[in-house]
Amino acid sequence: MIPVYSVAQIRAVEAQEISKRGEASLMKQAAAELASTAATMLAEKPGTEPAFVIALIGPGNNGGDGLYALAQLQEQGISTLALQFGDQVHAEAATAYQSAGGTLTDYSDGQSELANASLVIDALYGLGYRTGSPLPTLPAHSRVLACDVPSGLHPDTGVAEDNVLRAERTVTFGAMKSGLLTVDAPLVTGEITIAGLGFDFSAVAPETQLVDEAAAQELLDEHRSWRDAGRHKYQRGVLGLIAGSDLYPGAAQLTAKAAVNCGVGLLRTHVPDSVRPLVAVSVPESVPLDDQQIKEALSSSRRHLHGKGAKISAWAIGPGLDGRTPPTGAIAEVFASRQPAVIDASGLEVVPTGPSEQPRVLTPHAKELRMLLGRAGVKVTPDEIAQDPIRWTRWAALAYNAVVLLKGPTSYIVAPNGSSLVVTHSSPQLATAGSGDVLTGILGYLLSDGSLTGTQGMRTVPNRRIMELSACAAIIHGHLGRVTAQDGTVSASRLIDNLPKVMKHFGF
Ligand SMILES: NC(=O)C1=CN([C@@H]2O[C@H](COP(=O)(O)OP(=O)(O)OC[C@H]3O[C@@H](n4cnc5c(N)ncnc54)[C@H](O)[C@@H]3O)[C@@H](O)[C@H]2O)[C@@H](O)CC1
Ligand SMILES: Nc1ncnc2c1ncn2[C@@H]1O[C@H](COP(=O)(O)OP(=O)(O)O)[C@@H](O)[C@H]1O
Repeated sequence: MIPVYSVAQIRAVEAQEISKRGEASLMKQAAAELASTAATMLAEKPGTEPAFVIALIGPGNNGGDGLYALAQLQEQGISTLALQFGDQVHAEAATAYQSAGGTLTDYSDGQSELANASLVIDALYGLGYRTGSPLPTLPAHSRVLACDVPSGLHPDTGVAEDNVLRAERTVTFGAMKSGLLTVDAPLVTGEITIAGLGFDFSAVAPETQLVDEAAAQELLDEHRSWRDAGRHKYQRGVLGLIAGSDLYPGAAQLTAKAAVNCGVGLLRTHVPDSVRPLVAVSVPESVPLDDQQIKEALSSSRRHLHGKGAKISAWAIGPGLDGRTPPTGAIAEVFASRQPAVIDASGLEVVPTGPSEQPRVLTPHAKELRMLLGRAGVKVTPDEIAQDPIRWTRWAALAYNAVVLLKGPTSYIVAPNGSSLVVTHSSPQLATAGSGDVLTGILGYLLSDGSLTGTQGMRTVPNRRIMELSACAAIIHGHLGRVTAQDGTVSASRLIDNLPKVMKHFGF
């Protein structure tokens, strides 16, 4: 996992490092990382013309980094140009660049050269960016490498100006900043490289943690054992799916198919009579589950609290339910149980607020989060959620005593105690109807498999593990979106078809 810090935290550590090592030495180190990424980008797409790198130079240290980086590229024999944007420039860095043979000119004089650049380094504004800074417009198709933070993106909030300089890559210094992950950031940073510069964050608690693909793999492997190969289907895990209605018969089938394609030990489906024949045909692997059987399964799990006798190991509740119908007695009992559950879609309209013993994760998108908060008496506007998603997700986590995964281009996973995880490994093509139902199937499966939850029998799954598995589900889902988008447009059905090979990629 990658720790994420606020600008203030990074500034404080930076001040200590400057007092130890001096500002010039830090800037040159940062610049070396920037120059090396620039060289990599040039090598990735060599043009027919010799490489020509232009840096846009702002008034502060961000501009200084850009000038030192250009100096290093110039010394490597790459042709460069520095365009000064504004009336100030970092004096020492400018001298170093000019001594290396580089030309520093005013933006308005050299602007026309931008059309010839093989790469543009955006060293206008970094941590010191204030909303409303003037920003240049680059020629379409410019390849942009951002120094520390794309200019026009607020490094703390992740809110971007309309004319933000969208980057293909960002090299960020010291540590990952919260503003590089939230709100608009994932749409404008491109691939992020962290140049740690040896900063010591050991005494600083991160604001949140970014879960990347490698971290997800480690989390998935945490409790796996060679003994897993000897399990039968019930030991592997049984997922109970409560879903579907006359109104939405498709969603239940999508979630059921997704869970089956993940490789669930056994899927039991509780759907209305009208949906049952559809599920029987489209998901023949699933076994129906009626109200009486739910009660028996819950009673069996209560009796075998620390044993292996439970018939259902986790629940997925909500896809395609008719939210106008209050939950039946059996479903209310599931909510009151201690069995892990993922609750999505219309399940969010009926999940009770207040204290709960159930280890559960709610998976709203922003509109559903607003509805959840409204049910708990908290009024919030869509804008307020967009500006501070972790804060409002935490309110819901507290109100429902649950882990909450807020879906969107970035997924925020927050526990009632305020700890949070962030996932940005995703794909814009996931914004298609039914893709959330697929996520519910994936997460339901992860919660049902004892070798992933790390529980023996039906011992309660701690919130931390629920959070980690939720992050893993978001990563698997995001990866699935990327893989599926590689060879065509994305639909929920196509996501499901690709699930077996993506699960294999994650060691299943
Ligand atoms: N934090 C770190 O770990 C390190 C930071 N370094 C660099 O230092 C940068 C921060 O440097 P600075 O603090 O000088 O800040 P910046 O260089 O990001 O920008 C601040 C400058 O832009 C001007 N500015 C900002 N908003 C404006 C507006 N709305 N209108 C007009 N002018 C505006 C400010 O007046 C100031 O002169 C980082 O982003 C990074 O590139 C590196 O040199 C070394 C390591
Ligand atoms: N622009 C986007 N970029 C990346 N992922 C997205 C984007 N929009 C939505 N998603 C993801 O797609 C899924 C959509 O879920 P949801 O809104 O519940 O869809 P549905 O209800 O139609 O199944 C979520 O996992 C969400 O994180």
